[in-house]
Amino acid sequence: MPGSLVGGRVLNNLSEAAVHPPAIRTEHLSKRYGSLLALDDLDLTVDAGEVFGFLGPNGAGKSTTIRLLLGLARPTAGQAWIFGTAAADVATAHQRLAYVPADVTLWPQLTGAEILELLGATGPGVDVAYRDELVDRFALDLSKPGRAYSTGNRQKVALIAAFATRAPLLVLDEPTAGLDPLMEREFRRAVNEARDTGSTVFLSSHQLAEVEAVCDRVGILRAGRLVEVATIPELRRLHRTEVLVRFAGPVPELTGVAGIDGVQVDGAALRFTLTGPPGPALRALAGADLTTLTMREPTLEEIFLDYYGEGSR
Ligand SMILES: Nc1ncnc2c1ncn2[C@@H]1O[C@H](COP(=O)(O)OP(=O)(O)OP(=O)(O)O)[C@@H](O)[C@H]1O
Repeated sequence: MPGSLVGGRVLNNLSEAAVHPPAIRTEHLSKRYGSLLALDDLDLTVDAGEVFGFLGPNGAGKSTTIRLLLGLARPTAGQAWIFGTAAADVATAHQRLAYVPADVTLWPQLTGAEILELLGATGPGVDVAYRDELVDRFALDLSKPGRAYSTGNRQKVALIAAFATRAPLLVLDEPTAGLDPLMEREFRRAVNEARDTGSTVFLSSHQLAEVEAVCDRVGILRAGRLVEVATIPELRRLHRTEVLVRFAGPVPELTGVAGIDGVQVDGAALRFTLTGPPGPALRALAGADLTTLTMREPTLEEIFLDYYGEGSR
C-alpha cells in the first residue's frame, strides 16, 4: 500500500480516503429557489456499501438533494461528491451511478425490451443475465410499448434497468411508490443483492416499513435541514418507550421520577413514557408488588411523527 510505504497513520488514512472515497459526500450543500431555502447546509457522508434511507415529509427537500447529487441542479452554496468526483463533473460521476426518478417517463413508442436495451447501452454497463432474472422476478411484460405501461410498470422498467447496471451507486427517488406488496418484496431482495455485491444504495422514501427493512442508516430531512442521521436501533433508543405496569398491591407514586413522562394511573395499572435511561423508573418500581411489566418501543411512524410534528415542511 502506498500509504504504508511512507508510514504514518494519518497518511494511511488520507490515502485510504483517496483510494476508497465515500459514495456520497456533501459539504454545506444548499439550494435556494427565490425566497425558499429548499436545502439548507447539508453535510452528509454515505460510505461505500451502505444502504441509506433519506426520509422527510412532502417538500422537505429530498428530490432537491438528489437533483444536486446528480448534477441536475446547481447548488446555491456548498458542494457534493460522488466517489470523490465533484457531482458537477457529470460525465465522470455518472459512470459509477444509476438513477431512478420519482416519476419515471419512458419513450412511448419503444417496447419494454427496447427501452431496457437502450438504457443498458447508454448507462454504466449491464449484467444481462441479472437483468433477465429481474424481468422474471418483477413479472414484467417486455412486449408492450412504453406508453401502455402503468405507473408501477414504468417504475419496474426503470428499477430493473438500474439494478442490472450493477453500478457502484444506485440513487432511487421514491422507488416503491407505485409497486404492489409483492413487487415491494422483490425490490427489497434486489436492494439486498446490491448491498451483497458491494453497491451503495441511496433511496428517498415515505414508506417507513421499506426503510426499516432495507436501510442500514437513515437521514431525516425537515424543511430543508438534516435533523438526524442514525441507524434504526439508534433512532429507537433516542425516542420514548411506552411502559405499562400492573400491580397486585398499591400503585407507587412516579410523578417527578427522572426520565419519565405522561404518568397515568388507571386502577391497578400505571402507564408512562420513558424518555431517558430506565434506571430511575426501575428503582422507583422495585419496592412495589408488580404483576406485569410491558415495554413497547416506538414504531418508526411514531419516531417520524416526533420529528415532523408542528411546522414541518
Ligand atoms: N424548480 C423549483 N422551483 C421552485 N421551487 C422548487 C423547485 N423544486 C423544488 N422546489 C421547492 O423546494 C422544496 C423542496 O422540494 P423537493 O421536491 O425537494 O421535496 P421532497 O422532499 O422531494 O418532497 P416529496 O416528498 O413531495 O417528493 C418544496 O417546497 C418545493 O416546492
